[in-house]
Amino acid sequence: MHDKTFSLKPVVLIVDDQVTDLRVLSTAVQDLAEVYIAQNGQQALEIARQCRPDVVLLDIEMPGISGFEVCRALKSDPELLDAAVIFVSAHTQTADELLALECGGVDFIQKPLNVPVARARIKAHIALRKEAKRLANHDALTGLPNRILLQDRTEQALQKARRSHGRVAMLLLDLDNFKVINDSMGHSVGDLVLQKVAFRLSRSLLSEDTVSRQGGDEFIVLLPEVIGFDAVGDFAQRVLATISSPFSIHGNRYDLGASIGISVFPEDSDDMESLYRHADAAMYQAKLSGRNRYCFFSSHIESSMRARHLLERHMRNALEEGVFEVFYQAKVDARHHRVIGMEALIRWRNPDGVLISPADFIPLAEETGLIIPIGKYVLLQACKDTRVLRELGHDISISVNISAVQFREASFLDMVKSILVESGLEARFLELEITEGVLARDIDNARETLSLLKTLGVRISIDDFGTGYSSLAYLKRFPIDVLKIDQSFVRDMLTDKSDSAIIEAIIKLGQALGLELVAEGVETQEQADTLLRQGCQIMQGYLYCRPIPFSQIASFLSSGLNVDVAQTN
Ligand SMILES: Nc1nc2c(ncn2[C@@H]2O[C@@H]3COP(=O)(O)O[C@H]4[C@@H](O)[C@H](n5cnc6c(=O)[nH]c(N)nc65)O[C@@H]4COP(=O)(O)O[C@H]3[C@H]2O)c(=O)[nH]1
Repeated sequence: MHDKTFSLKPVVLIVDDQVTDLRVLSTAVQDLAEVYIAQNGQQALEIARQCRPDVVLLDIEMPGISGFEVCRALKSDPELLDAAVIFVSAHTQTADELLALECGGVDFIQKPLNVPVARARIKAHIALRKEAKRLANHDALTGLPNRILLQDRTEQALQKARRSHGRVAMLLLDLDNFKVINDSMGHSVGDLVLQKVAFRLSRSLLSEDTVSRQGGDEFIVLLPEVIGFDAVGDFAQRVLATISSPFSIHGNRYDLGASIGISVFPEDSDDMESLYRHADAAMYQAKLSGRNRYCFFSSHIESSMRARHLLERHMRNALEEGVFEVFYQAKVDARHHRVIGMEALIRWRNPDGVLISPADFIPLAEETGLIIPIGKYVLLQACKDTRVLRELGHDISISVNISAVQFREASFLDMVKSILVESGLEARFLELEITEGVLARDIDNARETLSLLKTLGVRISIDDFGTGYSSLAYLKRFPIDVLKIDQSFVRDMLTDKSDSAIIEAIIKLGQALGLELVAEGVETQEQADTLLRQGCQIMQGYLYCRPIPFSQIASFLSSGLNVDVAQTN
């Protein structure tokens, strides 16, 4: 097929049965466009389907089909309707001009022609059409080709490769930590990041390659003339290096990574749709394998996708069958060697009795929305269990993880209220753990929800503090009670100077703002002693207690901190 959709030079089709008129018009526009000629309506429609004109100069009176009918036929063809039709006629009646406009014409030029004026008007229409095409085929934010243009180029590349037994590669690139920047620094910074990424990607390409933005932080690179897989791999590696060198925006440094999935025609895909689908599957595999890497599509990826779907189905069944469990990990006041609360941690026991870690299913639960019913189940169970323990005389509170997806749900607040009523737990004994990302996104709504929770009496803690793009302003602007120092800092605090410095800074910040501090992942007495010396008194970690089921927590609480639960989980 002769496809002119995205040819660089504009295309003008001149339709006239008078040879002299054809000659005058084509001389007038020959330097502005690629010119095609038809001498009657039937011929005009045939040529238009071939050359896909940007502008049609159309006579009205012709043998056979009239110019008006040609115009209507053009406007009813989805491939041709965008062409700007300019009637060129000796007709002088207003009715003719009106009819020309009614059937889709954009202008009316009188014969005999005033050549300079006609040329200027045609030129203006060519420019308008060019701009309309640019807008329709490019992403407004980055100026890169969009999905429509990429699709066209991919189809052309595949046709060429089929003819020449060549190869085409599609690389789907997804930025690894863009969401965190966008959420925490705002969309204007996010937009600048995307523009800079687009610029760097464009710079890495050869002239025949295309990079396109699909929306969000997803880009696609099309390599239409691939020699070998190695070359594609090298290219992907170069792209990763380009993206991972730091970005500077308004004087701040941002570090990004990317995950790239690669599919290749004809080895693993035979059309545009499967190229995209397989590149997407490979990209997902790259994310799972640790991010900031590339992966080729393979049957292994397909099977792991199937496993994902299976996991989702099992998760739904688990929810229906009530096989999720809530475990509890003690929060300890290390100075007084006393348990002051617990964190609820979900557990999923598979039919063989093996516990599946939340890290393996919570992300998928968030993606699929299953986190809403799962989160509700955990909150209700945790509140009920805590009430029972309090009635047994244990003066403890409960912390429950709240996913960003749950927090944003319109019914979240009502859900918390009704669970407090149903469980009979006083609100002041409930603490909700949210991550920094929750606060960064949709600040006004987040602040309102948190304020309403505070009015209820519920406490708010920031989980994994220091691991996101923390804006310290949040701490002042949101009604927060607790900062949880992430376990990644605690793990190496005794050997890694920067981890130790970060902990010190978080503790000072928390103290200055009057926030309670909790250190997570405390595994050794030395870590506990150091944290205590630095000013953090409340701790959670294997040193004191592993997460344990409700059936064990009461005896654990009764016996102080002397029960050995190290083997439980
Ligand atoms: N290495 C080490 N690890 C320790 C130590 N002390 C506690 N941990 C583990 O650290 C995790 C702390 O929870 P998190 O940061 O909120 O991280 C949680 C939380 O983000 C999420 N999660 C767990 N339960 C829920 C839930 O009910 N709802 C939601 N939305 N997320 C949950 O899954 C994550 C992982 O949970 P778990 O596998 O239970 O892992 C828990 C806990 O078992 C220690 O001394 N050393």
